[in-house]
Amino acid sequence: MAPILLLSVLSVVLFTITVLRLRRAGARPGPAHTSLPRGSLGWPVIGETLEFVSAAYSPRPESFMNRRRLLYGKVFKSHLFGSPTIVSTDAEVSRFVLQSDARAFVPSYPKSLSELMGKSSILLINGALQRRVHGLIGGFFKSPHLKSQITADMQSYVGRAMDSWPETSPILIQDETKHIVFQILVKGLIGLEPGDEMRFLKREFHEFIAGLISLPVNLPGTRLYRSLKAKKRMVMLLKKVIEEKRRKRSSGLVGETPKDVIDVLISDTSEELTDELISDNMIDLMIPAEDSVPVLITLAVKYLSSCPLALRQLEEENMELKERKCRQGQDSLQWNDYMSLSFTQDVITETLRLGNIIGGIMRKAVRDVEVKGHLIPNGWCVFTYFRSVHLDEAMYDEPHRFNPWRWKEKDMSSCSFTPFGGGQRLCPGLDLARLEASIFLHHLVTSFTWVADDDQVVNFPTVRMKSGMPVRVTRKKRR
Ligand code: HEM
Repeated sequence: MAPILLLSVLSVVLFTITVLRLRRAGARPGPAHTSLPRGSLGWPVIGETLEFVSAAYSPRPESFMNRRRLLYGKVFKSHLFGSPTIVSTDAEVSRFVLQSDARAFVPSYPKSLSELMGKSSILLINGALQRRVHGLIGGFFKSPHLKSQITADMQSYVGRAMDSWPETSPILIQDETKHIVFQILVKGLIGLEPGDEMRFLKREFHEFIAGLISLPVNLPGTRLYRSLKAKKRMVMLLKKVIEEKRRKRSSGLVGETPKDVIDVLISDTSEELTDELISDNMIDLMIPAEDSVPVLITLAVKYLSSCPLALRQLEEENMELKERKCRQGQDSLQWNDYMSLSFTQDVITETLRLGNIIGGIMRKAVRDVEVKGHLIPNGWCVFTYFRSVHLDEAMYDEPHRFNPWRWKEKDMSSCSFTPFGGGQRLCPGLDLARLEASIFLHHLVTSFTWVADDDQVVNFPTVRMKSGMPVRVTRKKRR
């Protein structure tokens, strides 16, 4: 009886708080000529979360947005995941939000995710420190030195993996790419080679990310608790690596050129980047990178498998490069060889558009903000939903068709194409993602033909292939 009574009281309190918060926000007068966008806040407390999630699990997650776009326009209000939210499916409004700094919007993540990342995570910090860390990491990821290292490593890991592929049973592209990309990532961030420590990190990282979307309850035995423990074990290893690197630096045993992100961060002369902050961030940096690149490659293989014309053109372009390099007596390719393959880049661009690996980004307003006549009230979330823009037929002809040729004419830098976000937090790993995908596709199409088994894209909570994208490969005869 007592628990039921307690639950009823709790529901009434929650209901009252929500109604009061919404009334307050809805009634607040905005700057002149602006008003709260139209839309519905749905049910008390849960708002429209259930409708959103049920659409997100379907093959057309954007149907939730499309229905509301027809009723209210491209920007509308809703109530999602416990917060009143302005949803933007308008490319210009989304660009404005992403380009605003922390005086207007700050990142907003589910509570479990914020707890796991910690206060000093690059994904959560704001202002000068975020710009500093972002600049250091972004600069390093763009450096020709790192791109050469990644190209050499990726060629060697891809070659080794592909050499062991059997022709008699299916290969799961999603698993294969996850394994390869994790090794590249850990080497680029921390400088570790495959071995015991890499295996340890892989195991612990999987334990860690299992709690990213979980109940925000940190008690012994809960999912969040186990994930935080895994993070602690990883931090211990990372601190050891950092100490060792600092020791080598102070005794002059290493050169000036940074080999990994830890090298870059420990050579920063400000006092702000403590060992604690660096080790925490190494793990947090893996979150946006670990899954997204394998999914990008896997989706490209899926789309190519059902578009023979695109596959043939990709194959011709890559074979031509391979043979040209061979004639010049160069066995291995350089990073700029891969990036110069224009059709291959168009295939990757089109995969990013159609696949929507990151469908949208949440921010929270820290003051009333006015944009294009809409008011985003202080304390509300704003969800910039890229997927609706990427699949908008006003922007892209036949938006659900995989058509890499559309990028011959189209401008990729417009605000209607934002797979890597934009503004202050534009993904610093975007070149690396493209480079890794290009290398994998090059080796796949020049070494194999394949037949894909049936599989389905799952869009929620993250984009992936239901069965891991099984393909049956046949080795090409050397010409
Ligand atoms: C297909 C692959 C990828 C996609 C689609 C992707 C997408 C994104 C997006 C949309 C954001 C913006 C988040 C926001 O504004 O809050 C972002 C941020 C970020 N990405 Fe990526 N990413 C990819 C690969 C990578 C890789 C390979 C790395 C690193 C090696 C990386 C590291 C980061 C980091 C550190 C941030 C946060 C930047 C900040 O908040 O200052 N990403 N990514």
